[in-house]
Amino acid sequence: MNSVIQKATRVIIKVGSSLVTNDGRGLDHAAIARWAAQIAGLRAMGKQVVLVSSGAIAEGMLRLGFEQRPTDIHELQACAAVGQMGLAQIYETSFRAHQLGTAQVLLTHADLADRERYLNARSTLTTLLRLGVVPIINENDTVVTDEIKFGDNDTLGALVANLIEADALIILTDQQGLYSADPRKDPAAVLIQHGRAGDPALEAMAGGAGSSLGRGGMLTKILAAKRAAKSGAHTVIAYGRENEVLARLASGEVIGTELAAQTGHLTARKQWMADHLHTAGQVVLDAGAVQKLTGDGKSLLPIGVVEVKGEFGRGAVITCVNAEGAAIARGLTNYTSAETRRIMRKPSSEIESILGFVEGKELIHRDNLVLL
Ligand SMILES: Nc1ncnc2c1ncn2[C@@H]1O[C@H](COP(=O)(O)OP(=O)(O)O)[C@@H](O)[C@H]1O
Ligand SMILES: N[C@@H](CCC(=O)OP(=O)(O)O)C(=O)O
Repeated sequence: MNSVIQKATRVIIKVGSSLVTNDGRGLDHAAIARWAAQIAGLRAMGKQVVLVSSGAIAEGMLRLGFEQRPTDIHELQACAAVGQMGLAQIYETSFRAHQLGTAQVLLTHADLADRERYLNARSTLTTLLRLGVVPIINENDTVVTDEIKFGDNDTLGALVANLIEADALIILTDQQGLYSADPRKDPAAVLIQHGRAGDPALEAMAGGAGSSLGRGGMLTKILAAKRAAKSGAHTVIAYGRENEVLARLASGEVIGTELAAQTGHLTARKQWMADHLHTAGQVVLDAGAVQKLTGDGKSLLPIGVVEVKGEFGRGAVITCVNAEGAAIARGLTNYTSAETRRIMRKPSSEIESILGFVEGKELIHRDNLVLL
């Protein structure tokens, strides 16, 4: 059996606190340089890579002279803000050595729950990937306290996998993978090589965090795999210091624990859209647009819209109906109902002169559209 990473084009790689830090003494520059080299290799193979990296708090603790992890939430936030500078610096330098640019992206869970921010984050990340840049993501610890209490970037990695419909999520940690029990506590524990993402039996095996730096433990990784699978992404949990781990996974070697998603992207997206029974509004399409969507699998452009019904914001799920009123598709709109009324029946080249900005030449991009 070949690793699911071999076939994956778009991959999220998450490196945990316990891995990026030198036992709590700041960041492990040599290890980070090795991952950057491997990611450059993946890029050369044609894969798109997004990195989710922890380590800001650990680096901030070093820079601010904290011997112990502070318990005061605001001190932790201060550590994260200081340490993030170091994290950005080391990634920028390490990737630059391979002629790769990096981008800093700080997100909260709430950002991804908000439809408009979700669409914006998605467009920014896909644009960065198109421009050949490696986005480096972390939690925006300055503006939230819940996430800092749980300190869990596994969930963030899964949310990003959902956001840009990645093919795979690789969670690198300080263990070889998921064991039948916490290997720090049970020496008889055995490595689980394959599993089904979302299998409840896996949750029972996963205990809490092993170190004082990592907070989530194995359970958040198992739950992250379950979440990633909802958009069709497979998850691999592997030891981050394993020699050439990323390169070997990409060449098909099975390393660590592989948790396979049971549904493909399209089914997952259809399911997600189907869950939105109450859509915010409707757009009525002309016959040409109906044909573009149903026959040619194209995006919906404003020119094909003849009427807008209801009020909706950017990022809302709306229904596309034909002239007879039959629902033919559902999708996330790039423009509000008021904006859509102004640009409907118009070529996309006129959007900027009408609205003063362009969120996209499509009203609904085909990646955000499902036919009914
Ligand atoms: N069943 C299990 N298999 C492997 N590790 C487990 C298991 N249950 C608990 N753990 C613990 O989870 C730790 C990894 O989680 P964590 O410390 O949060 O790492 P990270 O910072 O990489 O997210 C391991 O060091 C291990 O002690
Ligand atoms: N965002 C914080 C904490 C994230 C965190 O610890 O997550 P994890 O590596 O999943 O245990 C940081 O960069 O230090």
